[in-house]
Amino acid sequence: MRSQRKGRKGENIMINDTKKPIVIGVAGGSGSGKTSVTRAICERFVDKSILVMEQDFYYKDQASLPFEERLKTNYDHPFAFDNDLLIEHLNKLLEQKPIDKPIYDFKRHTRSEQSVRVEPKEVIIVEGILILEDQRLMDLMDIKVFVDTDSDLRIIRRLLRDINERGRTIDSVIDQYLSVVRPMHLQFIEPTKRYADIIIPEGGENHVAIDLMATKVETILTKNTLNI
Ligand SMILES: Nc1ncnc2c1ncn2[C@@H]1O[C@H](COP(=O)(O)OP(=O)(O)O)[C@@H](O)[C@H]1O
Ligand SMILES: O=c1ccn([C@@H]2O[C@H](COP(=O)(O)O)[C@@H](O)[C@H]2O)c(=O)[nH]1
Repeated sequence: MRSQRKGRKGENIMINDTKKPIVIGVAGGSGSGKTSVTRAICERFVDKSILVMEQDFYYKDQASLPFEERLKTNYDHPFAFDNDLLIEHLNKLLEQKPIDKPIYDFKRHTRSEQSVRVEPKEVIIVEGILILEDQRLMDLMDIKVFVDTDSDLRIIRRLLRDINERGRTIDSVIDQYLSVVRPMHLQFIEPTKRYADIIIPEGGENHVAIDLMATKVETILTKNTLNI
């Protein structure tokens, strides 16, 4: 059986029974709610064919640097990410091949020694602060989402999360925010909003936006088409 879908450049293409995965990009500033939105969408599709690729897991490996040096890295600059590896892995998944996804340790600021075997799925959500900053990544996406949350809410959320989950102190979160996170957000992340097909205000508690995204994913999974 063959059906029709829009290609990445908007053209109509026919597809076979072998389904080519659909790629959804979820971008936004740190603490905007990207992970929460992605999780809320995935929770509607337990046992369905959907997987998440976190750009965070593709920070460059810093195992060769001492911990004190890793603290000095600018994690909000595009150079911090190993996008080459992320793109290689996405292309493999699009070719229906499995990958060994790296695991990132935010407490140690480097990749863990372990990786996790990930099988290809029908829907791939790529989530991260700078995924719309790299044209090669954007070219792989069928739908681009930007989670747009005011900076006061983002810093409050990040403070709580980084202290509770990422082993940070109040002082370290505030220092990092003022010296790096805020300026990099304004320079590199905020400008990518213009590339989004959909802008979701406030993130994880925006149930209307999550319902709409979930409906879209449902359509993709049942009809294998981007058109509702
Ligand atoms: N709407 C919300 N209201 C309150 N807290 C939220 C909301 N959305 C997310 N959070 C919390 O804020 C923190 C950052 O959210 P997260 O989804 O991890 O953002 P991101 O992935 O964009 O950094 C998490 O601890 C999360 O539980
Ligand atoms: O070793 C690291 C790696 C990253 N960060 C910070 O994490 C955020 C991105 O993660 P979100 O889940 O989108 O908040 C980024 O702003 C980096 O500053 C880090 O502190 N240490």
